[in-house]
Amino acid sequence: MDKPLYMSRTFRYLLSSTKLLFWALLFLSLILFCSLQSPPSSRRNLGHGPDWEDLVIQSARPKSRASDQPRIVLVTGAAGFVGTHVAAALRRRGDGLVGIDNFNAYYSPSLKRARTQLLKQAGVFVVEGDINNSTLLTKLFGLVKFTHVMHLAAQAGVRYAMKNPASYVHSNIAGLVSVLEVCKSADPQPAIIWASSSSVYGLNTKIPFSEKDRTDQPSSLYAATKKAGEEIAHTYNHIYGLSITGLRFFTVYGPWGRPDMAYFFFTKDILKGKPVTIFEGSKHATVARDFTYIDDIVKGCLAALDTAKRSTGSGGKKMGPAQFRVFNLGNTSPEPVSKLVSILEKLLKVKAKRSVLPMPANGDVLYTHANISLAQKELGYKPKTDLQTGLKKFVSWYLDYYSQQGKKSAV
Ligand SMILES: O=C(O)[C@H]1O[C@H](OP(=O)(O)OP(=O)(O)OC[C@H]2O[C@@H](n3ccc(=O)[nH]c3=O)[C@H](O)[C@@H]2O)[C@H](O)[C@@H](O)[C@@H]1O
Repeated sequence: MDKPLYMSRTFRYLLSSTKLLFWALLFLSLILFCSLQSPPSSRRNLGHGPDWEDLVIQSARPKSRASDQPRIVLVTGAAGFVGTHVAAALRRRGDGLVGIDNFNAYYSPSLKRARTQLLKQAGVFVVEGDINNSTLLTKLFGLVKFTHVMHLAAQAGVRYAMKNPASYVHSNIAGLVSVLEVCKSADPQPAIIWASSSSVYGLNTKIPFSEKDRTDQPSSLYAATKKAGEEIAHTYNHIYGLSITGLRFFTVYGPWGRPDMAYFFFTKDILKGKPVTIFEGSKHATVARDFTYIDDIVKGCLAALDTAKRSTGSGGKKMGPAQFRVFNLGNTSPEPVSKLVSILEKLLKVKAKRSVLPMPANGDVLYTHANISLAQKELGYKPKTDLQTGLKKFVSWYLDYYSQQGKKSAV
């Protein structure tokens, strides 16, 4: 009787150690799995060493500004289209700045890397990380006393919101709150300038769109998240004394632009001989946009930054009322999408294969047109570039950029 008892003890012992080993392995593989699932950017950005800190501090150092109040700006979405242009312009005039971008794959990350390369050459460091990573943001604010935040990181695009609604909530709502939370607690608090959108005017038919018009009829989730952002910004201004300026951009285009936008992929498709779809409204109504050239937008962004008053709070406490502004940054000259295609045909010297279709229920609106008198008055904003001139610059950049890419991939 002893033997079986002995055997069963050994067996139980073996069983329990096997179980232990099994659970330990399971636990370890879970840890490994979780760490592989977290985005590479946040992994790399935890535990930044002294070299990384030096790069941040160096980039934040103002260069040549003859001012006793130098501007030190955190630019979110710095590898994005507007972000890169704004960051480059800030650096050109000598401001100190640090960029942050998560390099997500909404569109070609290699285009984002190429933009960042330009910034690197200009001495701007772009941190790879997500604005939702509050540890990283707190670390940056610990290293640098930012006077301003130019918050341009966002999930853009109207139609993609039907495919990936969560990404809009993640970037445009949670991400915005994450940025505002860090700003509110910073001491001193920076002034914030951020990208809203013309899409907040939604289904309005009164044109041109004025900042005083209603913005409670968004036609896409994208627009709804931007509108929510405006309300969230108001709360942080009201409770914490953050100085906040929202800029409603109107269909921004130009060199280094976004491949998800119509002018960009129309160019690609025309060159490839593929058909382009031009939407029209009911009863053949023309679809038009107040296309705004990137250089004009950059001037508007810098003017908004230069006229921003200081936040009034300190370390999370409001000391008095703070500035709260919203401006339209458009071109005030809407053009039909069909005209956009005609201009591209001439510039590319290729006839487009047009297919005109009723606009699907995809969140797009029929028409946008900015009233810019407020921005004109308060920011001195004066757009100068018409669609023909702006597209010419875009096409020249496009042909150059993709011929270089072609040469590289042929090597
Ligand atoms: O101004 C804005 O608020 C918005 O401008 C653009 O949105 P959108 O004006 O829709 O720009 P595109 O996606 O480039 O579309 C331009 C026009 O082309 C039309 N379109 C688009 C795609 C297509 O296949 N055919 C077509 O006719 C659209 O309906 C729209 O009228 C940006 O993508 C948004 O991120 C931005 O916030």
